[in-house]
This record gives sequence, C-alpha cells and structure tokens, in this order.
Amino acid sequence: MAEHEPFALWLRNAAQLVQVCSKRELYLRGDELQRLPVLHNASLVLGRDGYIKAVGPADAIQTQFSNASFDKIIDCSGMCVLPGLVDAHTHPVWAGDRVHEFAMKLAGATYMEIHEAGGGIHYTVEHTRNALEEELFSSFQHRLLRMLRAGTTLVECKSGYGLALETELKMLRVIERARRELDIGVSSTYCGAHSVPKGKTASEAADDIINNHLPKLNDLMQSGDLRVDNIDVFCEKGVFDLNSTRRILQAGKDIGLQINFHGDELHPMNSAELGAELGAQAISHLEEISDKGIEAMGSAKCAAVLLPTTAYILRLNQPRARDMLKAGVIVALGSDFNPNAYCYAMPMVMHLACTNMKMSMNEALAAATINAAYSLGKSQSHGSLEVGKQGDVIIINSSRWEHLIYQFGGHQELIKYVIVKGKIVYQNDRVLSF
Ligand SMILES: N=CN[C@@H](CCC(=O)O)C(=O)O
Ligand SMILES: [Zn+2]
Repeated sequence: MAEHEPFALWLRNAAQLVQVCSKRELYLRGDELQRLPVLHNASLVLGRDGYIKAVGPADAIQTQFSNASFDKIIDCSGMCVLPGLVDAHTHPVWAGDRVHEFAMKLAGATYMEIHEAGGGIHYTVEHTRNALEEELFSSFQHRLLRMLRAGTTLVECKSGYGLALETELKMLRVIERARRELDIGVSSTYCGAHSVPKGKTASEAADDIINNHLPKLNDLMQSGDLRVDNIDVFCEKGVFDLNSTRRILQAGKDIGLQINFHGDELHPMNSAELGAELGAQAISHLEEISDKGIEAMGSAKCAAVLLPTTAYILRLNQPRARDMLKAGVIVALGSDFNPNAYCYAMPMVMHLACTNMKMSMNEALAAATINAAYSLGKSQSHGSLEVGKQGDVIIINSSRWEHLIYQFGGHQELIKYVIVKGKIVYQNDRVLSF
C-alpha cells in the first residue's frame, strides 16, 4: 500500500526500535517481561496529527512510503528509538528547596523526625503558600524542561503543598496551565491530604477535604476550568490513618477521580489491601507492603508505583519488587521528584530499580513506559511504539537501548531527541570532543 499524504517525521534505519508492546497490551507483567519486542534496522513514521502511522523493518517502511513527503527525516543509523518515558509520581510544584534537610538526614535525622519537628512537607507548605502563582509556574516549567531533557514525555504531577483549599487550587491551576501550554504530557493529581494541617486532626482534615475541597474541585472540573485526573492521600502513621484515607479516596472516586495514593511507605498500614478493595488504579511507595497486600494488588490489577530514589535517599527498606513481580503485580516506576528526593531523571530511576530493587532492564523499561502509563490510566494512548498511539518518542545515541539504563547519569549525552506528539521538543546537539 502506497502512502501519499504528507507526514510529520520519518525516523529511519534505527539500529534498534524498542516497541515495549506490540499487541496493544495495556500493561506487562510476569513472563511478558522476559522479552520486549525490539526491531532491528527499523523505522517509524509519525503523522502530522501527532500519532504513530507505521512501525516496522526499514526496507518495508521505505517501500510503503516511497511516494510520501515528510516535514523532517531523521537518520537513526547507529541509534535506538524508544517510547518516551513516563514518570508515574512527582511533586513538582513548590517553592523553597530543602537542601538544609538533606544535610540533617545525612547526619542521621529520619524523614518523620524532621516532619514532626515542623520541617519536611510543612516547610514546603509554608513557602508554597507564600509564593505567587506566576513564580510557581516559572519554577515548575523549568523542572518540566529538565524532565523532558531526561526523556520524560508524560508526567504525573501532584498538588499537596497547600493543604488549605486556596493554595491547593493555586497549585492545580499551575499544573493545568502547564498541561495546556507546554509540550509535555501531564496527569494532574489532587493531593490535599499530603499532610495534616497544623491545628487539625486527621479526621477533621478529612472532613474539610470531603465537605469543602472536593465539591469545589468538582465544580471547577464540571465547568472545564480544571482537569484533575487522580486523587492522592499520604496514608501513613502520624499522617492519614486508614479510615480517613478510605473516606477521602472514596469521596474522590465518587467525583470521578482515579485513586492513586501513597501507602505502606514507612510503616505497614494495610494500604495495599485498602487500595485493592477501593479499586485504586495505583499505589505508590509500598516499602512496607504485606504479603496479603501484594496478593491483593496482583488480583486487583492495581499498579505498584515503586520509587527507588526515596528508599535510596532516606535509606529505607527497598520495595519488594521481586516479590511483586512474582505475584503478577503490575510494577511501574516514578522519580518521586520533590524537595526531599531531588531527582528528575527516569534513566537514573531505572538504574536504581535494577541495582537496588533487583529488577531486570526489561522490567525497568516496561515499568517506566507502558506500566507507568497504565498507573495513570493512559496506556491505551501512551507507553509503547505501536500504530495509532501518540507519537512520544526518544532517540538515544547508542546502538543498544540498554545503555540508557547502564550509563548511570549518562542520559544527558545519550538522549539525542525527545519527541512529543510528533513534534521535536528537544534536540541535543552537544558535541563530545576534547
Ligand atoms: N511521602 C510522602 N510524600 C513525598 C515526599 C514529599 C515531601 O517530603 O515533600 C514522597 O512521595 O516521597
Ligand atoms: Zn510522593
């Protein structure tokens, strides 16, 4: 079949083209992760509508598109083409860094000791409440650009440094603006239950969220002013207990939000069991998950969003990735970018997942693409290189894709192009020479 219409991009002759999925799978788990579909000497065509039109052997694509015109052709000889990376968990809108707390933690303070002394999330809340919306947008935009340069084309972004309605809405507006104006995919999460505001109990904070925050959010969503995809709660000892968590998540689900929350991070809370029961799309952290929780998440197809940077920085127990994979849990990865875990780069996250959580490189890549997209309810359109999917692609300057994980911190030089919805949004022309 000859193709005549003009196309946006022809990525041709890639040494490897890593599809991740080839049968429109919405997630990969168990044995499916042993081998990922990788085409050798392959090409990919992106349409002007931003979607993938063809993927296949270079000579077949050459024949099929011999009469077509392209806005741009990239010769990918010696390079690899992969799906854009999906970062399934970030807190990227805030003011005031916490480098001083990093020093305290290095000196032995725990995350909760700092939190209970009024630092941690509380410190960031204070600074974020005082920041102008424009300032928050500007620093957020800069962070998104850095994520993009590290290969992320779709990112989950949480509110949660307001706690009070006014600042939570300010953060969600900033996220909404980025979603509308910037060339990066955004999944927006309301995380008003990130911490219990000073002067309130968890139950009072839950009442405020259910009676005041969520109805307002619902109005703004209905009027089209705001799009919010997910609801999050920090379910943790000394933060939101299981009962308050359940009430908030259920109320969020009732207004159409996907449940995607923090659970079983520092203490076993039975969060995994709760999430499975409520039909959560995903639960993050899970360093302290129970055996029953693993089983429940596997059966419920609730994604486990593992965050290797958190365990690394806070010196926590590593999440039990191997047990989860063995039990058929859908494992995804996120950077957890926040003032505690200051890491933008999914290639480094994948590396840590391999070294510290004992995942294979195939498992890590699937977790940072199709499974991360699944955790956001977006794997129909994102997370793999298949015809009909959104054209989110990265091209790396290496003839074996595994270098993206192997070269710890090397992604800055390796990533040559980042393409979002068929548009080149980053091109790295850095020349490495002495
Ligand atoms: N654990 C709760 N929330 C964040 C940390 C946020 C913060 O410390 O500012 C996390 O996922 O690691
Ligand atoms: Zn988090």
